[in-house]
Amino acid sequence: MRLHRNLCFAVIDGLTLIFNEGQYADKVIQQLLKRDKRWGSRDRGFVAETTYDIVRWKRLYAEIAEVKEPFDRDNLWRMFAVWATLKGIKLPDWKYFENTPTRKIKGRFDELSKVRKLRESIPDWMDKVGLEELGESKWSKEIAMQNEQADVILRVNTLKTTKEKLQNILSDENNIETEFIKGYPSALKLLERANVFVTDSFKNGLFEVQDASSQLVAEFLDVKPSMKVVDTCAGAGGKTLHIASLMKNKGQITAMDIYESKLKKLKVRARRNGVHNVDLKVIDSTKPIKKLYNKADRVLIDAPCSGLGVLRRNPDAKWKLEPEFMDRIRVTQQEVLQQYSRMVKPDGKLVYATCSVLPSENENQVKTFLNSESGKDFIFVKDKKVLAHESGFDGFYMALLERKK
Ligand SMILES: C[S@@+](CC[C@H](N)C(=O)[O-])C[C@H]1O[C@@H](n2cnc3c(N)ncnc32)[C@H](O)[C@@H]1O
Repeated sequence: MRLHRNLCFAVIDGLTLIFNEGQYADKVIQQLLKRDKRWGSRDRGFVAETTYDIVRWKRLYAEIAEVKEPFDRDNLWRMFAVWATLKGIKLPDWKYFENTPTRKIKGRFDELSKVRKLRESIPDWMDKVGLEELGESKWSKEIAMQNEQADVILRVNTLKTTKEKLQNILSDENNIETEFIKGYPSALKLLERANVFVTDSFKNGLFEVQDASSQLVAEFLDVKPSMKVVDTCAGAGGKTLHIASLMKNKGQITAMDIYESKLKKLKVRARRNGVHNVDLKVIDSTKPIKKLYNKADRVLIDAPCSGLGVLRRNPDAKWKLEPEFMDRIRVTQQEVLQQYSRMVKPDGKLVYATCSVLPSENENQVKTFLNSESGKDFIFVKDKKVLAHESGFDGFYMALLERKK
């Protein structure tokens, strides 16, 4: 691979914004990719993947390069040189790479890789929490997998097409080849990365991009077309849209969130997907919740969480997450379980889900709930713990509870 100066500059600019100004990596990369209209898909891929890689490996690369935060541009070029050297890419004779100690970089990599928190490039506290909660063997494998690049998975919108038809359309119109995934009825996996958002199929709402594990959640809720369903933490609606397609656009879904901006995105996506059985409700007081007490056949609580199951997609979360946030989010998780479970009607069902792999956010929350006053009306039906290193997809948790008659 040959390094191109303007692409490398874009990466360094992006890293400055992410590391020094605390901006979100996905937003920064979106902006970077708009910089030069002449960039082809390989150029864009280089900018996005290299930026994500250096974000992912920040701690390890900074240790190898012997630089400390806040990073100046020279520091970032040194980290870039570490990335290139470890990838076996020949460094051009630009001034930024003068005197790069190639052999020393490889030696330090071997040495530092003996320590998990350096090898996997994570903060000390995260390594401690993962070890305490999952144990040595599972945590080591899980965090290693969380550092791999995730596959691109589509969820077919069965309101508009079938998996077979979409597979053919993507292949014929866009040269995008996909395969089915056993056990995931609506999923198509891309054989090679591609920008699927520019296809007509996406613009016409034939699919959404959604990880395979995330696709299990709506299925777990066991919805039927005539039901009244409340999606309490709907965000931009990844799971709401899936629920709507499983309900064949019938019945009624109330999608709620504390952020109106997220529900606005859901509105746009629902229109594209041809979904018209969803009402949007901002949670700006306890009123909209209380109004729905004992009304819903199904309630989904896709709770806010650490996101420790989806680090492959959000590597900068490693550096943004803090132990204090973890403590706060566990409190919120129990609160939403206590409050939102009251919307389930007798005989109705509740799914509590997170994209975390930590028992303290998952099964322990469910146990605490079931042992509490509000939980005594519910029985535990089943749960599913999805680890990325076992499934090959995102880490997720989902529990199905049923309210007694
Ligand atoms: C895991 S995300 C939801 C993802 C979404 N369900 C999807 O499938 O795309 C959690 C959501 O909970 C929302 N949230 C945070 N605190 C909340 C609360 N107290 N009540 C309701 N929603 C909340 C966040 O704004 C966020 O959108």
